[in-house]
Amino acid sequence: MLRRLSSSLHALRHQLHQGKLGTHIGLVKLSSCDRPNVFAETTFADFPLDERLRRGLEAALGKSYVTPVQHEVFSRHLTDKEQSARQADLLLQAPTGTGKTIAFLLPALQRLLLLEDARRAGKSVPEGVLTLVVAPTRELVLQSAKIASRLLQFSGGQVRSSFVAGSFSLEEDISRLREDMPQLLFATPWRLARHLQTTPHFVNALQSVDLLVLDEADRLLDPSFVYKVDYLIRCLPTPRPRMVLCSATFSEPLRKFAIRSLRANLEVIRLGSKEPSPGQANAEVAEVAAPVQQVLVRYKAEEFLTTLHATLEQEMGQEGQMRRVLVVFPTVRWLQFFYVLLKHRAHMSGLFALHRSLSDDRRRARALRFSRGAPASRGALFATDLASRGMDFDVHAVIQVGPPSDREQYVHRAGRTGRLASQGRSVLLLNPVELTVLKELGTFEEEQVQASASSHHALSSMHGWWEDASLSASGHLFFASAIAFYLNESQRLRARAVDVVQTVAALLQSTGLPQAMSSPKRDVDFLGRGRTYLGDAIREAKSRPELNGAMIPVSNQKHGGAQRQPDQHRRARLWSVAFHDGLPSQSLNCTCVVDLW
Ligand SMILES: Nc1ncnc2c1ncn2[C@@H]1O[C@H](COP(=O)(O)OP(=O)(O)OP(=O)(O)O)[C@@H](O)[C@H]1O
Repeated sequence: MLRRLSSSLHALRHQLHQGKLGTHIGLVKLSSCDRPNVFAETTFADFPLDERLRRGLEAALGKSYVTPVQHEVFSRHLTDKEQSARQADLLLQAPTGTGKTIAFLLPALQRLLLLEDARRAGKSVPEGVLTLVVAPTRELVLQSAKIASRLLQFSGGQVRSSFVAGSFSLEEDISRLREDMPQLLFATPWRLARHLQTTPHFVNALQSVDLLVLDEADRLLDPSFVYKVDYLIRCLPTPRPRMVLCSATFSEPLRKFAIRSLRANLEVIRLGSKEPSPGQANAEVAEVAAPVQQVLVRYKAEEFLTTLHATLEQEMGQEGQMRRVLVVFPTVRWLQFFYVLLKHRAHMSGLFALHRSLSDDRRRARALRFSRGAPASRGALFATDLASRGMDFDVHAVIQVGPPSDREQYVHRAGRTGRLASQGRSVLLLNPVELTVLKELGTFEEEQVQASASSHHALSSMHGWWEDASLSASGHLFFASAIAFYLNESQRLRARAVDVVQTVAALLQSTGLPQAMSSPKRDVDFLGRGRTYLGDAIREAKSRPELNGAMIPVSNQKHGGAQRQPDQHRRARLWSVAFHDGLPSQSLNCTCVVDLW
């Protein structure tokens, strides 16, 4: 099955430029990652692994075969066969849940152990952090750091790893680093950049880094992160360290970064991605991992809540069944509103929420509860995209509410289930306004979800939520954030503003809110788009007395200009939506200003 092609720099660069990387020179490609082939034919024992690491692996995974991506990496980087490959940058792509973390970690750990042995034998070895692993979220940083600690548990403390991530204060980071004195550091780009900018001498601790791993590289290199990554690279020693870029999907920004920044002798290992068809020069088709069954459920917006309730019941199974489900929402406000309704009004058991507005302790505890190795339980984690990349959840199904922003996002979300040796279901819920995205996402098995008696009962238990002040406020925020979400996507969805507003009003009606309270009865007036500052939108709204003047600023506290990065300013877009009549309370019977960024 394996097809190895000889590497040639010139041809490879050409392929990178053509966007055809993955089909030609210098890569390893597996034609299939079906269930029977989930492991390669080799075991960890077939590679010259350090005994201390072998024991760590056995304690963590038992005696196991390696996965195909691990086989490819280990046969080049755990043996002495290809010395030159050890110096080359590496681009590593394989489907979600196929063991990429151990694939990039193990050779790095083995090298650190050998270096430490050399130091103990009196040889001169650089001090400080030697390997730096950067990942986009604090959850992922903690997860990878934990795996490294488990693999290193028999190393007698010779190789030490540590982390810096947003969950902790800068002072806590520093005292942890002082205590750990790590050779291996895991970090988010934001926290690392903050230390580099504010912690005296922090940059010195990174002057021995000779391996930089970008985990979830295509996320780290997308426009919202790439300037941080560029800054980090500028703070590392020159010539810059060897780089390993790891991801399940291969995006356009990643391809551009590879062309501009990776070294000439770039090595590429790609498994299980679909070859572009002729005429699709730049098409890199991200593939959902084979064990994931992809299901589409179409629903009417005014039946959203019963559809969600019934889908949850279906995927979580009966009370005694220990099934866990991840539900990904487009916005925090959307998540919060339906989470509270289902948990506190419909008394659905086992629901948890995970999003950026929670305290760090809660974020950690909730991610852990749904992770592999956690005690069996039945429940659902309502999360934003915070949870959609890299997290090694042990969930039976992923329910995606609303359209993913692109195929890559869909693939990563779906990939939280069906990991390695387990089957999983990805259920995409789309209402009519969202259906245009289907052509970008591929083919699905269609299923219909029938609202059960208990879903109707749940709905009736919600009656009157709008009279509860905090739920009413949460409903307003959901409303504003859903409008913002759809308007941001309106070109892609080919949706008119009036369709957007009607859809969101219908989503609200799905909770039992009377139509008279939730539909704008007259025209919806858009004050305009593309404004850079909230102030501009507010000024314009105030200058139009016919709009009654009241507003809902969403995420208002974020608009402290001084705290924002220049590119965030550029990306910030504000829309003002005015309703002349009809929404549930005084404050919505007015103008709502929403932040689209
Ligand atoms: N050789 C192996 N034998 C048994 N289990 C393994 C092996 N390699 C990895 N695993 C387990 O498989 C799961 C998925 O691995 P991992 O999280 O590294 O996937 P990934 O490819 O990085 O996925 P993603 O793209 O979603 O980040 C983990 O629970 C990991 O411990």
